Amino acid sequence: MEHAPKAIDVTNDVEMRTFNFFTMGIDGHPLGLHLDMAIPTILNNADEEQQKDWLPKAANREFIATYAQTEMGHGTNLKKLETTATYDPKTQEFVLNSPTITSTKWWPGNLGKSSNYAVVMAQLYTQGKCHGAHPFFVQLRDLNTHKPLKGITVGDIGPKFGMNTVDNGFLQFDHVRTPRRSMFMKHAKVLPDGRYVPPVHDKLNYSAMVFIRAAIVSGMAYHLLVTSTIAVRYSAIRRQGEITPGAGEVKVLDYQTQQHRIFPQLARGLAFRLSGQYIMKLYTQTMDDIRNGDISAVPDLHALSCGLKAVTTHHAALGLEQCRMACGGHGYSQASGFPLHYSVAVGACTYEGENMVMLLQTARHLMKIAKAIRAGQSPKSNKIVDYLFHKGPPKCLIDQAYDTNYRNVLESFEHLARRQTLEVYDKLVQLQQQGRNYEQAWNDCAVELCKATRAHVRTFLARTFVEEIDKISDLSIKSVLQDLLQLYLYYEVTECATGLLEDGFMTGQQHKYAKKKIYEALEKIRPNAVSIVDSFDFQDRELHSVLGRRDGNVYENLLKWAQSSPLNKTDVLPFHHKYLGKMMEEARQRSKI
Ligand SMILES: CC/C=C\C/C=C\C/C=C\C/C=C\C/C=C\C/C=C\CC/C=C/C(=O)SCCNC(=O)CCNC(=O)[C@H](O)C(C)(C)COP(=O)(O)OP(=O)(O)OC[C@H]1O[C@@H](n2cnc3c(N)ncnc32)[C@H](O)[C@@H]1OP(=O)(O)O
Ligand SMILES: Cc1cc2nc3c(=O)[nH]c(=O)nc-3n(C[C@H](O)[C@H](O)[C@H](O)COP(=O)(O)OP(=O)(O)OC[C@H]3O[C@@H](n4cnc5c(N)ncnc54)[C@H](O)[C@@H]3O)c2cc1C
Repeated sequence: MEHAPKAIDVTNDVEMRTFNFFTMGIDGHPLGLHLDMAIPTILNNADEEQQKDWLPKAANREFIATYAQTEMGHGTNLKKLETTATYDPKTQEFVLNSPTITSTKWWPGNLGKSSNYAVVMAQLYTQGKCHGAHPFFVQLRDLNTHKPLKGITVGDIGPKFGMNTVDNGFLQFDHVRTPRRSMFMKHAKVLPDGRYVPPVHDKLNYSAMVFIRAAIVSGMAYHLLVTSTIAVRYSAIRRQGEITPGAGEVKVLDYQTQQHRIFPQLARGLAFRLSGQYIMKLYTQTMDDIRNGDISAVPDLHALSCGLKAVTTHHAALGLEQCRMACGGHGYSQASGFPLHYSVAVGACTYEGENMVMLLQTARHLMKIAKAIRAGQSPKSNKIVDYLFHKGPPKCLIDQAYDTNYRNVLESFEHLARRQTLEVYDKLVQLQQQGRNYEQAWNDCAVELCKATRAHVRTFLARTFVEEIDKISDLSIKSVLQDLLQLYLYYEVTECATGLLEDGFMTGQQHKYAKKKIYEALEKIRPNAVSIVDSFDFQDRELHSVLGRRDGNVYENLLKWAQSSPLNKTDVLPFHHKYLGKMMEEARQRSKI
């Protein structure tokens, strides 16, 4: 039996359990968008009167709403959404219309067959002027018959890469009239006579997206911890090959390559969990501030949520695939649960803002800071970005005898983020001095801009991980988590080694030191690995995996799982005699001739 130190209570909190709720689904459920986007939109974009009317009914599930923003022709570029909402002052109504095939709303979760309401993002026209995309709360189907209302065409978009229990749908409006007050009126308003009242910040209507981006960070932690659990447990029972000849087959978890493949995903899962808690607190605080008229934190929240969403989803996608591959052939079976978890998790690289676009949004924020630094301004006591203003050590110090609280490692990440940010800013300026316009220069720097964002987000993730582990008082838990922290930090050093070596900041010797610290951490984690994943206390039901069963009875249950396949209901299937049997009989007859 694997060594079992005290359980680690890392994820036994409410937020993490909400993601279990989603995956219980398993990959989403009819109320996914209702809970995740429609209700947050009502909370943050409906005025008091609208909240009084809509919120109790939404919370009580008297209707199911989705969030219908993306169109067949546009997902990223919201400025070019084509659905229109034109105000008619005579009747004090908006007329919703889908003018082109590409304006068809396409992708919204639960739109196809479940929802009877939708938050609809449409270009708002009043008094002959377009004021950009605004949200409207629109009824789509009759609450009794569930039939689409007049002028509305709605349906499911068909099978997808995954999440096929979610009825992502399409939606077209043919001059559908909706009351003036169906426009969310907390921020922007249209008065009865058609006058438009602008919001204090023109992106406050985007808050539902920000919420999901923030939620995705913990969601990716959840996916990584679930799949690491499956991979660790299976690797602790799977015996294959010998290390010492004649000593008998070993658990594949004893191979260093197996540890190097799985344990960093475990460490990243914890890192993302801790940053996920941070960004969700920042979201909640910022929404409270907005309610009190303070929008100062909006840009920080946008920049950090975009960057974290892009980085954590990308690494989760890669990490889940590593966990799958670490489980050999059985990892490729649906019985493993990996196809299900992977196909749900990778959707988050695309939805809620495609990752490249999100990285570039954060880069916009970094370029503003770079401009301030180059102008000699001092930092504005913002803990997320202040380090960019500071001058760190000229050389990497990660191999110094004592690195209290990994200060030297963090300063290496800060150095890379600072250098990458300032260098790409300088290039942006140089290209414009050479005659390119800003937009062209921006596009010509886009890859380096994305690298600056990744380096900045890595710094944030690492610092948050160090700070949160430092707060733990239970020494037995702390020592186990510090092994994972050590692995995470030095693994990240090797992941960004090119950037650290490129300007001579880090030496090849120090890179070797980082690798040594990784192998050391792998060894320390190995005896606790099963206990660490057991401490997450995932139910077998949510793991959806024969390989990851808590009781470890994989082989008996793998056979049972296979035998339960419909294909095995009878020994001989009808198709045999109809096709293969007939083919072979004819072949035998022919060979007798
Ligand atoms: C269904 C799934 C079920 C189960 C899941 C299973 C398990 C759970 C595990 C993982 C998932 C975890 C949690 C989520 C759970 C489930 C998922 C539920 C639902 C998800 C379904 C998906 C929904 C969607 O995809 S909704 C549509 C999303 N679409 C987008 O994100 C569009 C992206 N594009 C944009 O946001 C914008 O176009 C833009 C790229 C930001 C550009 O903005 P814009 O066009 O206005 O113009 P500019 O670039 O010029 O920006 C101007 C200016 O504004 C600032 N700005 C932009 N946006 C914001 C913002 N949101 N807040 C604040 N400020 C903003 C920008 O910085 C510029 O400022 P400066 O000029 O000063 O730089
Ligand atoms: C599983 C799933 C669920 C979804 N659920 C919903 C939902 O509930 N509601 C909803 O409204 N939408 C939903 N969406 C749609 C999702 O938000 C969009 O797919 C996403 O915003 C990307 O837009 P797009 O698909 O039009 O891709 P595009 O915007 O066309 O992008 C295509 C490619 O071009 C690149 N690109 C685009 N613009 C730029 C740029 N400015 N700079 C650099 N590269 C760029 C992108 O990086 C991307 O790789 C869902 C999508 C998926 C996959």
